[in-house]
Amino acid sequence: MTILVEQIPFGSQFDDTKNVHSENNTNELVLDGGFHQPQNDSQNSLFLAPEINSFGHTFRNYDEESERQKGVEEFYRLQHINQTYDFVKKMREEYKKLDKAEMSIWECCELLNDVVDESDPDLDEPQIQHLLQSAEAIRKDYPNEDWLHLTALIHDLGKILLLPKFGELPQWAVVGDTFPVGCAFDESNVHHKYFKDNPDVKNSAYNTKNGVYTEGCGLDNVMMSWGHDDYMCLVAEENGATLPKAGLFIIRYHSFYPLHKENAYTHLMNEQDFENLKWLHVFNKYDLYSKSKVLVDVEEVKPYYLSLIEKYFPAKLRW
Ligand SMILES: O[C@H]1[C@H](O)[C@@H](O)[C@H](O)[C@@H](O)[C@H]1O
Ligand SMILES: [Fe+2]
Ligand SMILES: [Fe+2]
Repeated sequence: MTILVEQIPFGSQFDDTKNVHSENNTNELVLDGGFHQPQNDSQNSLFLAPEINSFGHTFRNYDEESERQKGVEEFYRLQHINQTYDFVKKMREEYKKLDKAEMSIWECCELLNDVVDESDPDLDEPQIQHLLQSAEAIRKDYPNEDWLHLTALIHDLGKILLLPKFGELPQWAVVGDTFPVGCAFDESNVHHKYFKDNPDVKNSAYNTKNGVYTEGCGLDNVMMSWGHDDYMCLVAEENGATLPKAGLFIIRYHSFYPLHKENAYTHLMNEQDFENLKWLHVFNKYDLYSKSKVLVDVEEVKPYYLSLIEKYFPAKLRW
């Protein structure tokens, strides 16, 4: 099964993501200085990135005048006002309990059938399609990195926080781009202007460049705005997933566009973060550009993903 990418009038191929990790080294990642550069045409990626999304706009265009965009902007207004240092601390404590449900990874994927993400200008399909579209796209170009396929499959599972059983959190506490709390909000955050009404902006402990952190402290020590990334990473770690560290890093920071797209907040990173960021850059292209109206046949690909889940996760997890 391969992902079908829509008729792409101005299709372009990724040149900077290469399948050079051909051995099946799932737990030991060799990320040295010579990272994944294209060497010749035969290594070109198979996945074609469309230049326009299903709505006829460029991807992540937050300035387009449209009804959909108004909803997205309202989403960011609420998110920027409400994601405070105290709020995140409370959420982390609450969800660390993992007392909401017991279920397998695949059962969780199926729950996402009922979830639509209001922050996303590029996709209004049920989220299970997004999971499979991104996983199938990355599988095409990195056939031997099975951990990367599984990472793509599960990266957005945390969106179950929107469902009643998992607290029915408002959209602003689950989806959208993420950013650190406890230090100044960088201008590269989309719709940055709405942070002006976030109470942390007036708190001198939180409104400086480093805030409560120190330079180079490592992202592990930074509190990110609360949402599906942090939650899913917590679930994976606490349930003893054996995914490589880079997989967990991707899950935890895939919505941190100010960092991986705009290079903001790098002063908080340590050496290990910079290594992991290389994989996040690879992943992001498939996360973003695989969003399309051409749906993946769930039953057809299910056996493959079940085998990966069995390899890296216990049969049942606490959520
Ligand atoms: O709207 C999207 C969506 O919520 C994604 O799942 C998230 O990872 C992105 O960062 C966000 O901008
Ligand atoms: Fe996401
Ligand atoms: Fe995603």
